[in-house]
Amino acid sequence: MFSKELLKDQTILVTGGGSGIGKAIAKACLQHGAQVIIASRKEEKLQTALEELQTYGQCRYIVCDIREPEMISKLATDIKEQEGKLDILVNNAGGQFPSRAEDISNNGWNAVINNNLNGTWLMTQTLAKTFFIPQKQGNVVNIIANIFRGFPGMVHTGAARAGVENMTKTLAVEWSPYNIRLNAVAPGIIKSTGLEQYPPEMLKGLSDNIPMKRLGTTEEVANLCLFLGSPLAAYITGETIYIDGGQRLWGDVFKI
Ligand SMILES: CCCCC/C=C/C(=O)SCCNC(=O)CCNC(=O)[C@H](O)C(C)(C)COP(=O)(O)OP(=O)(O)OC[C@H]1O[C@@H](n2cnc3c(N)ncnc32)[C@H](O)[C@@H]1OP(=O)(O)O
Ligand SMILES: NC(=O)C1=CN([C@@H]2O[C@H](COP(=O)(O)OP(=O)(O)OC[C@H]3O[C@@H](n4cnc5c(N)ncnc54)[C@H](OP(=O)(O)O)[C@@H]3O)[C@@H](O)[C@H]2O)C=CC1
Repeated sequence: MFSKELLKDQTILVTGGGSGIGKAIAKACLQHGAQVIIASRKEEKLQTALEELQTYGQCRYIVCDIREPEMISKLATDIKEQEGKLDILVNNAGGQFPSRAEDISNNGWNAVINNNLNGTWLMTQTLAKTFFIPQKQGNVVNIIANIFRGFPGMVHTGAARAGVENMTKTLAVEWSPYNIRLNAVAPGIIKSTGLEQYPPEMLKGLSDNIPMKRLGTTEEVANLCLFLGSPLAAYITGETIYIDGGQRLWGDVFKI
């Protein structure tokens, strides 16, 4: 539906690009002319994804844990040496576990904050300093979650994602002189590998509580990211776009 050249000559890094939503984003970017780097912790997952993704265009992977500053530094150097530039960063890597708030251990809280807030911050700051600020051009898309009415059943990720949303707004202002745009995408419940982490009883009947009566698809999230990363969204920054079939507005989704 978009021009096949929408992202021609763009270099894009997608964290968590080896599975689910991230893989769909990587595929959509490749199909629209970009060269793509996917990054995450597990090499086997990245290798399997690469075999599929490279049939759509120029793609490679880098093993990187977004919680580890040294690995992020190495990733930035690697991209500088290989691609020489970075145009778009998609901070998609993340995750959490469902738990009643009173049962979350200190380690559990820190693990989720580290993964979703600190990891996203470290990636954004390092890649902006290495590429976007000196280039005076850059684009960041942060995948968060549907936190519109809080995030009952997963308070740790609700807090982390709210932090990322605020960071998105703040940096959109601070870095506007460098021509860097940042936006957030807030998916509702998306039919994706990520849902395998949740017990079946939690997933039962979810669609009934979504106004559009279905889950979203990874391709639908990818299309939104494609739009935000492209010149079609040239005047959009500091925004959060929900893609949730209306779930933020109505219905009890989380059974706690
Ligand atoms: C109704 C459906 C709504 C869907 C909406 C959202 C969907 C999605 O986001 S889908 C994406 C899902 N994908 C993932 O979540 C994958 C990534 N997730 C993770 O990697 C983990 O969740 C993680 C961030 C917590 C992993 O961190 P890590 O540092 O590797 O964790 P550790 O194993 O070292 O554990 C640290 C700490 O956390 C406690 N913990 C981990 N998992 C659970 C769990 N399932 N339940 C309870 N507690 C958990 C763990 O026990 C440790 O704490 P201590 O035991 O106190 O040391
Ligand atoms: N599916 C859904 O309904 C929703 C998903 N989201 C969010 O969208 C994003 C993608 O989710 P989805 O595709 O469904 O789930 P997946 O579990 O398939 O994707 C998560 C990805 O993040 C990577 N990852 C996790 N932690 C790290 C880390 N510390 N460093 C580097 N990579 C990491 C994983 O790869 P590896 O294991 O190799 O590190 C994996 O590829 C996540 O942030 C998720 O929380 C938000 C709302 C709803």
